[in-house]
Amino acid sequence: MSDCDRPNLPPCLRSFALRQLEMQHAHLQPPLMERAGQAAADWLLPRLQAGDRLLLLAGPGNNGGDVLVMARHLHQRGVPLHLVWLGEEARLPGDAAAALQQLRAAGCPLHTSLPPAQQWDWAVDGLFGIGLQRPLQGQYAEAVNYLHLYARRILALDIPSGLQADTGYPTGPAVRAQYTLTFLSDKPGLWTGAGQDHAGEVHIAPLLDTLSVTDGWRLDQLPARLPARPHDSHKGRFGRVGIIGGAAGMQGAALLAGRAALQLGAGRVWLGGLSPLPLDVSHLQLMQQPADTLCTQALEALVVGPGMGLEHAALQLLQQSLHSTAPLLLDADALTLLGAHPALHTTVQQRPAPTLLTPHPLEAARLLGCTVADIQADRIQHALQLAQQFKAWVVLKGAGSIVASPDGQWWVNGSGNPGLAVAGMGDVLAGMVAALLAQGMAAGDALLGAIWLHGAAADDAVAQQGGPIGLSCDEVITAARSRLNRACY
Ligand SMILES: NC(=O)C1=CN([C@@H]2O[C@H](COP(=O)(O)OP(=O)(O)OC[C@H]3O[C@@H](n4cnc5c(N)ncnc54)[C@H](OP(=O)(O)O)[C@@H]3O)[C@@H](O)[C@H]2O)[C@@H](O)CC1
Ligand SMILES: [K+]
Repeated sequence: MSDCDRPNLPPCLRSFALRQLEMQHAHLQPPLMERAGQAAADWLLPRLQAGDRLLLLAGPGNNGGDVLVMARHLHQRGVPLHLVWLGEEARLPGDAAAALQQLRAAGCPLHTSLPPAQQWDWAVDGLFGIGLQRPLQGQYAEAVNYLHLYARRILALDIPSGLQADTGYPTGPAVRAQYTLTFLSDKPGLWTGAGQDHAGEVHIAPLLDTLSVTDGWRLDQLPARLPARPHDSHKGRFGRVGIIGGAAGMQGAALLAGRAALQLGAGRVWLGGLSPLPLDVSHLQLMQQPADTLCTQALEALVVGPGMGLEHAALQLLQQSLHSTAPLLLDADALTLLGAHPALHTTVQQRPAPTLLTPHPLEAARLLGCTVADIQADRIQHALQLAQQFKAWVVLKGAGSIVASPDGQWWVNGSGNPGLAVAGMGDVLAGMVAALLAQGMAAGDALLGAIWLHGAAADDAVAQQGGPIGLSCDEVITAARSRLNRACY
């Protein structure tokens, strides 16, 4: 499979692309809003139990229109419900105005203020969707608060109200739903940043048979498989990995990257320490070389950065590594050094072999000369900017990691959990990418594959332990090995 051709991943569209779709299908019959409202009613009906108390909240725009359609369908099927519409008739967009008329014609009761305090088994949040322009205030902020206080389960339509569909960050008060039913396609804001904390379990109602617009994808599986290993194999077939890092006090970072590379299948792994590295007695097959020789040695993957420190020797090694003919992954301190030495940027851009950058938001901010808040305010845009600027494959780490390719494509990762937010997990990821490169995957496939595996492995380990507290690097490595084998065999 080429780096550009990933038909099996769910498409993920930002608002501009959704608006294009909306325009292309403006005259569709039945209209998109009718399909959305019907899909929402179809989703909820089988989940309702006799006697459940159901509240529906509709906002002033088309997200509210979806709820009006949903309410009509539920009412026509005899479901008791309490519908609140917080809009102005004179300002309703066309489709939502039609939905209001049809609702009235169907005789479904409509309220225009929140009910007194009482418990609801289900509440549907249709206040705002992708048309959110500013922080929720007044009656809309009160409605969000009401939902959190009185609804046992919240179903958000399209996107939890108050959350930005493109960035995954709230503009102000924002719904925290248990479920989100999103229309037409997946949306990055449901996965990246704070998105998963607001969206809950995401379900997609495609509404159309095919999507005529593309933007990005959600990573929900390994995008490429490794070929089955022939019986007649030897270690030379599975690649050579070099790892430069491990300055005094941070030797563990290099060792963790090395362990991950070995256990994910690399044939041979050499560590090049900036300080003397201890023997890893549980992984005696980890070899060592002087760090500078790894820069000129023939390798299938060279990782530079884990625990490397910021001393002059580290900078010198970074400079040498940029001339390596191997695919080069720059992580951690190598990224901080790169951010501090713009003179090196051109050398990175001009590398003939692939370069992969794995910054967390602070490292990304250093590379781009901006703040973490700037990066987080638009993670996709900044990942794309880094990829273009350095002509590199980039993963911007953090909840819902964003992968960007040098030719302007992006993916949001759907796997992973807060257990990964501990020291050492980045080193493990770097080693995993190197292992997939060493076994012959193209740069993009190796990066996407490792990002997904790393998260999926953490999800497996957390499911086994019952929660994310104290997740260890070795657990993630072992679970990732198991996932990789199961995906390929
Ligand atoms: N795309 C598609 O193809 C399909 C889209 N569909 C649905 O439509 C949704 C998008 O609809 P939408 O564009 O009408 O936006 P929506 O989110 O309802 O809100 C806009 C309204 O809110 C207002 N407003 C904004 N922020 C505000 C605030 N903080 N506080 C107060 N007011 C605020 C804004 O008014 P204004 O800014 O002009 O004051 C405007 O009146 C989409 O998410 C999906 O559910 C489906 O039917 C299927 C197909
Ligand atoms: K909503």
